Amino acid sequence: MRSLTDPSLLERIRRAARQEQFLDVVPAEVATARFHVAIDLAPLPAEAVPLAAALGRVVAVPVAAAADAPPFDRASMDGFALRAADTLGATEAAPRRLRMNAELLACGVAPGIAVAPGTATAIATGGVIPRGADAVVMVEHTEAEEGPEGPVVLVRRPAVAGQAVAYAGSDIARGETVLRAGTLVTSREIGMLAAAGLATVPVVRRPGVAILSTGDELVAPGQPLPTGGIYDSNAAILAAAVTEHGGEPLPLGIFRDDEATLEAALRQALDQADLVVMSGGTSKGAGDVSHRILSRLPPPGVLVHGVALKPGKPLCLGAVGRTPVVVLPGFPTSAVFTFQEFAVPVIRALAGLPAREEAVAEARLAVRTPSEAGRTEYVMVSLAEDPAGGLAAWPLGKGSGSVTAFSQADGFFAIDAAEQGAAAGTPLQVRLIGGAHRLPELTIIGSHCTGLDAILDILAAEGTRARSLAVGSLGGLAAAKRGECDLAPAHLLDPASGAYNTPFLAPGLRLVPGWRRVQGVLFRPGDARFEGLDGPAAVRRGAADPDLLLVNRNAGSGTRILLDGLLGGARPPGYANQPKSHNAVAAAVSQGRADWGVAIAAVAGAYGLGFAPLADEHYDFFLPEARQDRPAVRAFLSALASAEGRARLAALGFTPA
Ligand SMILES: Nc1nc2c(c(=O)[nH]1)N[C@H]1C(S)=C(S)[C@@H](COP(=O)(O)OP(=O)(O)OC[C@H]3O[C@@H](n4cnc5c(N)ncnc54)[C@H](O)[C@@H]3O)O[C@H]1N2
Ligand code: MOO
Repeated sequence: MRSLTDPSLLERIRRAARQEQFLDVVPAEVATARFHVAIDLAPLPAEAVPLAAALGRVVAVPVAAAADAPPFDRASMDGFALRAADTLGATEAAPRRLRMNAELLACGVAPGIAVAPGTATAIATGGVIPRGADAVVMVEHTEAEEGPEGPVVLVRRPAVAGQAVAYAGSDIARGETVLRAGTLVTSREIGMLAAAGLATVPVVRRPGVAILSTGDELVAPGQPLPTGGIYDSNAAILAAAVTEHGGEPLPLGIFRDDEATLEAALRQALDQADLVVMSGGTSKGAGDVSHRILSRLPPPGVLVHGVALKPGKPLCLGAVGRTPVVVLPGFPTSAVFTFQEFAVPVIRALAGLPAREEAVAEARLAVRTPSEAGRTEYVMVSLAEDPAGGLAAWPLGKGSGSVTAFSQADGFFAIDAAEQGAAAGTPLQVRLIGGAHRLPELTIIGSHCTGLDAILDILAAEGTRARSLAVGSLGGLAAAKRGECDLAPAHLLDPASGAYNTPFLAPGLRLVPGWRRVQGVLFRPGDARFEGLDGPAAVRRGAADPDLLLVNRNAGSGTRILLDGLLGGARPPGYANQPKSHNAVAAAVSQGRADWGVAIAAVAGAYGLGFAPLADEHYDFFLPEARQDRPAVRAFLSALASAEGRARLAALGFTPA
C-alpha cells in the first residue's frame, strides 16, 4: 500500500473506479488447467539422506532390504534348542531325557556344536538356532539335572518343529521392497529401514518455495508497528504451510511495492526456488506490475490474472520457463485460501506426495448468507451441533481481510457463482480444513467480551472445549431461541424500561446473570477538554464543542442506545462514524481519528485512554432451558460462580453479578 501522494496509486484508484480491470477473469478449473500445462508436476529428483534426517520426507524410488530380518533363525524363548522328534510323547509323568550340549547360546554367540539326536543346547531369546535343532522348548517346561552321562535336560511337553523359532527373513526378506515410492517417512518407516540395514534412504528433493511479501506497510512480527503498519502474517502462514505439504520454505522477506525492487527480488527467487510465491499488490492496476515484470523474464509469463472466486479474485498465476510463479492477493484470507487451492497441489506434486485427502462433513447452514454473484464464493464456517440433529455451519463473517478466518474455521463451503446467497437451512458439504474437526462441548453464540475469555480459560484448564461465535447480542438471542447454542451472551438495553436483557427473555429461555461492565466516555489522557469531568459532563462537553470529533457506535448496540439517550437528539460531528465494537472506538480515539466515544472501562484500560464513567452495562447469558443440565453448561455456570472466576473478572475491571 502506498501513500496518496504517489501518482501511480492515484492512477490505480482512478482506473479501478473507471472499469473492472480483470478482463480475463476465469473459473478456477480453467486457471488450474492453464497453469498445469505450463509447468512441470513430476516429483523432483532423488537425494540420499541419512535416516536421522529422513523424517517427513517422501521416498523417491522403491527401497529394497539389504539384509534379512531376522538375519538368522532365532530363538524367541529362553529354553533349549532341540529336535522336536526327540520330544514326542513327553509328559509331566514321562519326561524325555536329552543330553545337554556344552555351550550356551546367548545373543550374539555363533553356535559351535550341532544338535545331534538325543541332545539339546541351552539358548537365550534372540540366540542363533544351532545346526540340527528345529524347535525351542521354553525353560519353564524343562528341568535340568546332573545324570551319570553328565548334564541332562528333562523335557515335560512335546515340541513341534518350528516352535519358538523366528526364521531368517520371516520379517523382512533380503531384496524385498520395504518402502514404495511416494511413502511418507515417519518414525515407523525409519525403524524398518534401520532393521533392513540401511543407513540412508533415497527421498524426493524438497521443492524450494520462495516466499516474498510485498507492501510498503508490512512489518515483520516482533518489530514495533508504525501508524498504518500491518504485520506480515502471510509470509509466516505460507512458510509453515509449505513445510506441512513437503516443501522447503525459502523466506525472502518483505519488499517495497516498487517495480525495480520486485523485479530484482523475483529474479533472485527464480534462481534458487522451484516455485515462487508472492503475496500482495495483485489487484487492479497493481496487477500490471506482475505483468510487466513477468513480461521481461523468459516466457510464458502471466498465464492467469483474475479467478472467479471469492476470496481470491486477483490471483495471478504465471511461469518463467517451467518454473511456476504464484502471485497471491494480499488480503490474508484470500492469500492463504488461494495458496491452498492453487499452490499446495503443485508443492505436493513436486514433493512426490499424493494429492491432499479432502474430508467433507454434511451440515445445514445456520443463517442466511449473502454472496457475490459471478464468483464462486467460499464461506469459512464453524461447525456446531444442530438441534435438529447433525451439524450446523455458522459463517465466520470476517471477510477476505481477516487474518483469523482461515485459522479459526472448521471448514468452508461454496456458493455457486450463479447464486446471490444461500438460505438458512441449506444442506451443505463442508470441506474440513486440516482434515478433521472436533465438536465443542459448549457452544456460545452472541456478544463477545474479554471477561468471557477469562471464564472459558478456566473451563479449558478443566478440559472442557468451548466455542464462542461472536455474532452480536441479537444474533445470539435468536440462536438461543432456536436452541442452537448453550449460552447466548448479551448486553441488550431496553430503552423503554432502561433495563438490560430481562425484557428480551422469551419462553424456554432463562437469564443467567453475568457481570457488569462500566460504560464511559473515552478520551486521550491529558486532553484538557475532558480531564476531570464526570461522564455526563464529558458527553455534554463533547456535544457542545464543534472542534471535538465523536466516534459513535452502530445502531442497535447497547452503547449507542445509551449515548443517544444522553445526547437527547444532538448530532455532534463524527456521529455518522459508527464502528461495531468497543475496540474500534478505543482505536479511533487512541490514534486521533476521533476525540471521544463511549465504550467499556476494560477496553479504555487496554488502550491506555482516559475514562469518565457513565453507567453500568449488564452482560448476561440467555440459556435455553432444554440445555441447562448439560455437563458443559453446568461446568460453565460453576466456573462463573467460582471464586477464581469472580477474581479474574474483577481483575479485568468487571463486577461479577
Ligand atoms: N478497487 C478495487 N479494489 C480492490 C479490488 C478490486 O477489484 N477493486 N479487489 C479487492 C480484492 S478482491 C482483494 S483480495 C484485495 C487484494 O489486493 P492486493 O492483492 O492488491 O493486496 P494489497 O493491496 O497489497 O493488500 C491488501 C490488504 O492485505 C494486506 N496485506 C498485504 N500483504 C500482507 C501480508 N504479507 N500480511 C498481512 N497482510 C497483508 C494489506 O496491508 C492490505 O490491507 O484488493 C481489493 N481491492
Ligand atoms: O477476492 Mo478478494 O479475495 O474477495 O478478497
